[in-house]
Amino acid sequence: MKILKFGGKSLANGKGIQSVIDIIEDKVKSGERITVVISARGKSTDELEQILEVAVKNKDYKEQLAAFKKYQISDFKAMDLTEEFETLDKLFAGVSLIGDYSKRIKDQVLSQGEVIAAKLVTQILKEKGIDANFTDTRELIVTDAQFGDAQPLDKLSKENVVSHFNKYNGATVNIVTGFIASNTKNETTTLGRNGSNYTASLLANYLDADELQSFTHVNGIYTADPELVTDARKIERLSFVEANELAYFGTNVLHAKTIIPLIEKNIPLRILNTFDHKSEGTLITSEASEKGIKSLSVLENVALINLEGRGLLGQVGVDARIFKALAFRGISVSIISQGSSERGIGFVVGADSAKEAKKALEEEFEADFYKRDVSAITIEGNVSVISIIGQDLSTFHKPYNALIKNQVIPLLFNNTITGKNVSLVVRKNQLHKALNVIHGEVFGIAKKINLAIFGHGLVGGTLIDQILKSAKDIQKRKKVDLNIFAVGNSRKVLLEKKGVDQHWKTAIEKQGNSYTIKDVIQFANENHLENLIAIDNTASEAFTKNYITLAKNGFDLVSSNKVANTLSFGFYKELRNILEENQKQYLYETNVGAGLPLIDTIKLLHLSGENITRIKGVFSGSLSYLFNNFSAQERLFSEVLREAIDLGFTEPDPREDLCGNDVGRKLLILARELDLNNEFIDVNIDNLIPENLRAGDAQQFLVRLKELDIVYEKIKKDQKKGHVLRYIGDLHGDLSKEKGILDVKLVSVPQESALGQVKGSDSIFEIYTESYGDQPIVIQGAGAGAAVTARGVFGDVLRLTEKG
Ligand SMILES: NC(=O)C1=CN([C@@H]2O[C@H](COP(=O)(O)OP(=O)(O)OC[C@H]3O[C@@H](n4cnc5c(N)ncnc54)[C@H](OP(=O)(O)O)[C@@H]3O)[C@@H](O)[C@H]2O)C=CC1
Ligand SMILES: N[C@@H](CC=O)C(=O)O
Repeated sequence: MKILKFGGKSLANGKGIQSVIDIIEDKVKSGERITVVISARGKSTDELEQILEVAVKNKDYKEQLAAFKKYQISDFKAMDLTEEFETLDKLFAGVSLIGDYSKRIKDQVLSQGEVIAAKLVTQILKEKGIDANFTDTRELIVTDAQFGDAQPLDKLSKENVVSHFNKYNGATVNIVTGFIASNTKNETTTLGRNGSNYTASLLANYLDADELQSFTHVNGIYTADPELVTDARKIERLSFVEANELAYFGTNVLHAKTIIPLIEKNIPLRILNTFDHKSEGTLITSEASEKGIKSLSVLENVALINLEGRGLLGQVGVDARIFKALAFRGISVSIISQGSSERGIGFVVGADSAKEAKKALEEEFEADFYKRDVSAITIEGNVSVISIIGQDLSTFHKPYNALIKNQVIPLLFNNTITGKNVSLVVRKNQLHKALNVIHGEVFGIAKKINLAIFGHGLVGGTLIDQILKSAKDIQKRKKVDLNIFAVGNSRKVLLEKKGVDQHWKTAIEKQGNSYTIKDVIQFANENHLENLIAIDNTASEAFTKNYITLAKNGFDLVSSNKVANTLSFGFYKELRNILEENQKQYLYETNVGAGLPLIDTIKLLHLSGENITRIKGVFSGSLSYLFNNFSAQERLFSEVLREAIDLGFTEPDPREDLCGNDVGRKLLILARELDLNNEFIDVNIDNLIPENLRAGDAQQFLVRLKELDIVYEKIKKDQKKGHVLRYIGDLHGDLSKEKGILDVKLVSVPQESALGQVKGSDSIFEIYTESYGDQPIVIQGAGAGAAVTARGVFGDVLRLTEKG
């Protein structure tokens, strides 16, 4: 025999009831022996409770009661529920008249929900020719007289159940009311919330069932609530011990007491989905399953009470007084944390008991208040508890660090010593984000990284395409899920919680909205997005003003834009302080040498104490391309320059390259990496744009490119034989001082020299250090181009995902 139990959500509407009937019909046709336990439909129990509350205040409850009746009958007009409706009419009329009701009356009212549902299912099955038998558990399960949370008297109940099932056996399908019972005086009692599961497990126990199948609206037990964590996955098998932990910590598909009658008889419990009943669900047996973290549970509707008392240090019996005072008022405490200094204690109680708990402690510690031994008793109401079931402290640093990185600071945490559970109290408005962060860390399915990309021109656009193309592979190899939730330009932003797809360009045009950075931050907060990275692929100074706000709001930063690192030294330092305060990172490897690993190398050398004495080379990819080709070929300067622009080597405004600012910036960025305090104004720049072409905007300049030809043809000709032109940066001087010497200039070098040998758009950096002497470390390679730069930015993003 199998016991099937259907929850309220399964029975909420006609579609649900039809699924329930289909499941029962299938089982009967396949010859399975089954018993069916039924909950009240949908939110019927809550509704009956609400009507009671209205009636007891002598307010008009009739409209609500009529709606309740209409809901019960609406899909099943032929059903006769006169008896149940009349019972409710009488009970509510009485409560309204007296202005009071007892728990006994309440149980009578609530029991009608299960009676109605079970009668309904019985009737429909009968109409289908199935031998269904309405079974009222008030005639079978006998309890004590604790109305609202009655305890079954096992011996009597078992006798009744066994005798009933002996009478109605074989092909008869007993349709049993869950939740309700009666005491020894035949008065209706209820088994407490989730009581229908309890009824089902009691029947399974009494009847030695082969399995209890609990049908819900989900496919089983998940690693976390799928409504809160989209990556949550189903757990195939659990042991009763693990299931008990889950139940205790609030996983609401189970109730702790349900499990005990099953453990006693070693009866497996399967959690199934009414609406997808072919799925295997989660099987819970006494066998231990694979080790590891099983699930994240959440307790909501809780409050954190904090008692602070410096004067309590070393006093004996303080905790005993606290818990005695609470126990006296029947207040249960779930999570407790007390530092060794005994200066205070924090603990979690049900939200509805918080005020009473505070009052109880204020009374208990009244004298201590006067003596100033106790300074404050406070309630933190908007909190939730997350329990990581199966987590021990050996790896707890991973989810914990991830929370901190995401600006979720738990208010309190504790662990069980024997079991493997860690519970954290977090603010309610951070619950969603915290769950996703922890889930990504501990289950290792894929840590979600949410990217906001600003600037989608040559570099930004290429980056988006590179990410979209590699995302699946990265998810598989690195367990990192890269989600581009924002793409912005100077006018519009496209915000997409689940990430943009390959049609992002059209989407931003059609669905993008004008924005400020606050809108992007707000969107990330409202959607509880974790592991945030903002990527700046603009060349805009205005955009760099957002860096501090972004860092303060939990974003790490990645930038191909060089501007932020070359603004005033004050800003440079301030940004780094803010990043440190907020534990945020800022990576900008592409600022110098595009995709070449230059900044990292210099950082490491400097950090390791290696004295860098000079950095010299061709810093600009576009100007490298320009002078390499112009020097080697008989072509017009303007023609090669146009080519460099078209190949995407230059800055958005190519004058930034030609005027030397771009190389100047790169030089300054390297100088600052060496802790030099130089400002941009300190860079001595040889401007390549003749004075008469400097006024006006980029467009005006581009139409006059030909005017450069005569100037550069002369410079080329005036060189010594066998020499070529190179535009170089040179950081030198005494680099142990506060400032270095930064020169950006056009030089003529022998063709066979290292600089003279540079080809294409290559950059070359010669790094001179004390240990390496005259032989510099040389880094050479493509110094510009959208693809290599985007790849470099991508590399920074991946580096950040590892740092987390
Ligand atoms: N090309 C290369 O080889 C290398 C480039 N870099 C750097 O990469 C960055 C991007 O260069 P590139 O892709 O060529 O430039 P593009 O001109 O192609 O693209 C710039 C993008 O930035 C957007 N933008 C401009 N101002 C803002 C703003 N205030 N807020 C948001 N978005 C803005 C633009 O939008 P809109 O269209 O609305 O103006 C555009 O989408 C530059 O900083 C450059 O120095 C670094 C290393 C190498
Ligand atoms: N315009 C720059 C691009 C890389 O920073 C260059 O040419 O090097």
